[in-house]
Amino acid sequence: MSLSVAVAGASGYAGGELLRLLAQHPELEVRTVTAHSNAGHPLVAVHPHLRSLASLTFQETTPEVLAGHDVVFLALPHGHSGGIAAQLPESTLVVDAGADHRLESADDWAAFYGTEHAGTWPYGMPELMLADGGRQRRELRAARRIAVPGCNATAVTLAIAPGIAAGLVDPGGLVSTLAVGPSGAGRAAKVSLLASELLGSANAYGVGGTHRHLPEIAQNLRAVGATEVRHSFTPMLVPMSRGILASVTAPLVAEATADEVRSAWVSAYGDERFVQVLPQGQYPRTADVLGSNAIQIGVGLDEAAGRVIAVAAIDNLGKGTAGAAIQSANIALGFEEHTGLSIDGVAP
Ligand SMILES: NC(=O)C1=CN([C@@H]2O[C@H](COP(=O)(O)OP(=O)(O)OC[C@H]3O[C@@H](n4cnc5c(N)ncnc54)[C@H](OP(=O)(O)O)[C@@H]3O)[C@@H](O)[C@H]2O)C=CC1
Ligand SMILES: CC(=O)N[C@@H](CCC(=O)OP(=O)(O)O)C(=O)O
Repeated sequence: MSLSVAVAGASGYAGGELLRLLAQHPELEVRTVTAHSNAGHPLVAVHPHLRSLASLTFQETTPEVLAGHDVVFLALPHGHSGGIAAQLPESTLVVDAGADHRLESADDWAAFYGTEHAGTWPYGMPELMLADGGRQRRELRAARRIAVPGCNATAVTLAIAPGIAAGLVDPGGLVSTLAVGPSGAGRAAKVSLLASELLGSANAYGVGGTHRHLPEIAQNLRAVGATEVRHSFTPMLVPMSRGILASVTAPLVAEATADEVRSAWVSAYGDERFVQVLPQGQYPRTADVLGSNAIQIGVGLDEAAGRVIAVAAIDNLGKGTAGAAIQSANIALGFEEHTGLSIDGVAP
């Protein structure tokens, strides 16, 4: 028998992608969907692409509505998960796509989010290699609370972690530049996200150490073994609906050829189904990972600059949110980790 699932914030982009993936999951059945301004409306009024869930109507987002399910996915604006999660039974698996429970440091939370810290949950990045040789997935087995990583944080962390774990690059000299699609900013109307503003243009945002994924990435890289992380991080909004292309470069601090550098990434991710290290000289395209739970990584060496370059592509709504949420839930529930998830994209 399938486990019963509720999705809160189901009228948003992250919630919608969760629903699309859950509709195909053989062990999980969506019984309840909640929203805010869309409460009372039929699900297909907001998500006309999800006809298999046409019998559902958005309800109010309250602990009472969400209680009584085996699994609750939260896809709410930052700051809204903590209060609701605290009122759900400890036996319920709660998977939070928002940022509320990602950071270990309350000071970092205060500095970048400006509200009270809700606490820290096991971090849902199964493939992250830990400094003691383990993987982050061990923290997820039988967990009943999971914090899903930020999408930019996923792309940057998984792109450069193998080089740090292998001692090949200096995490004190990281430079990341990202091309990101506007769906990462959510569905709520904002002038800067109108098609008339976006099409034919690109702009940087969150520049100069201000982006809230910086402490999350630093926390991840310290878990991998970095002692000092200095990171210049610049995301750029580009006119593609979804997808993130992250270029992460760092100084090479060991004697290594391009082949040896790439070998470190291959051995770090050798058995990981959702992480694909591309052949030497190849770099990923966002189109090839859209709709999938894959991250593709191309690794190279800029000998003249003395820097390693890792370029990663993900679907921000796939491996960047909803796919990652389901992958971690599968681990916590004891299902095959890839249940209901694909590595195939939908290019072109
Ligand atoms: N989009 C992405 O790529 C990623 C998103 N996330 C995270 O997932 C979460 C959801 O993001 P996203 O789907 O993009 O956002 P959206 O703006 O698209 O959706 C937000 C959802 O929350 C509901 N909501 C809004 N205000 C309230 C409120 N006051 N109380 C309860 N519910 C409310 C909305 O309901 P209604 O529409 O009915 O008003 C909607 O269902 C965020 O925390 C985000 O950071 C994480 C990684 C990537
Ligand atoms: C285009 C755009 O604004 N993207 C968002 C992606 C954030 C995200 O998806 O992660 P969170 O869950 O941490 O919000 C950003 O860069 O802030």
